[in-house]
Amino acid sequence: MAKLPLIAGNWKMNLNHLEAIALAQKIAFSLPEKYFSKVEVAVLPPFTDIRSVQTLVEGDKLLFSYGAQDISPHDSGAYTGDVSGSMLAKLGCTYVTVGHSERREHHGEDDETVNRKVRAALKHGLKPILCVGEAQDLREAGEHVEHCNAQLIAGLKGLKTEQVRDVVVAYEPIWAIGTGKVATSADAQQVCGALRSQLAEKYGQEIADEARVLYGGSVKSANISELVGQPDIDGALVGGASLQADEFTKLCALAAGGPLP
Ligand SMILES: O=C(CO)COP(=O)(O)O
Repeated sequence: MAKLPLIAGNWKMNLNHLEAIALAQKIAFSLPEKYFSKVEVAVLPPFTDIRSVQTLVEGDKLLFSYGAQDISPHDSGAYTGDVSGSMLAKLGCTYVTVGHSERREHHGEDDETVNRKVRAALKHGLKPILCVGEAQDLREAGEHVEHCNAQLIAGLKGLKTEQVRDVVVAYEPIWAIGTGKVATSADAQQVCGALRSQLAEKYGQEIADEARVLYGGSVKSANISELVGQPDIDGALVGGASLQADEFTKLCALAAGGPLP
């Protein structure tokens, strides 16, 4: 497929703004410009770091993009602790993760909330990275594909076909997140392929072909090549490995088809 793979580093709740600047600088220093014609790289720092990353990226004309890890479903007002889509857009964010399993689990986000956040992102010109994924018991019961498809459809509910173009889908099996237990490339391909078919069924083949479907869960430089070699895996959402500059740049270079920097 002609579209560029996307490697997005989800920093989760790690790094203060000074550490964020240091990591972003290291990534920029280690990954020469030539790679950016073959891979899109994004970092997703905590809210408190975004302004610092923006200053660095804009000031030094760095070629990676950045975004946030969450967004309020509301536009403005009395929602203590929330951060709105317009605030993120003003900071130059391109992406925002929505429906990550850690938010579903620790903050009780259900499919309806996730859908409202997807819509809030699109309304403000941000590209939502809509995360879906099953827990171990659902996989063992053989219900993983059905579960992920249902989360996808619920997350996209009410969107116009044109809006779906700006959505990135990320398959993140919960049992593979932070566990070192990566899905086999065949397992990841099975679900990513099913998600793409679901998009084709609902929104048409063109949208489905254009959409980026990522895999996330214990992605490292050792497994990225095989994962992005699958027909329906267009990149990765990377947690732990995105916090180590050397490992992350190696991973990005491999997703670009090499050579290593
Ligand atoms: O949750 C993830 C990315 O959003 C995956 O995390 P790990 O890469 O640490 O398993």
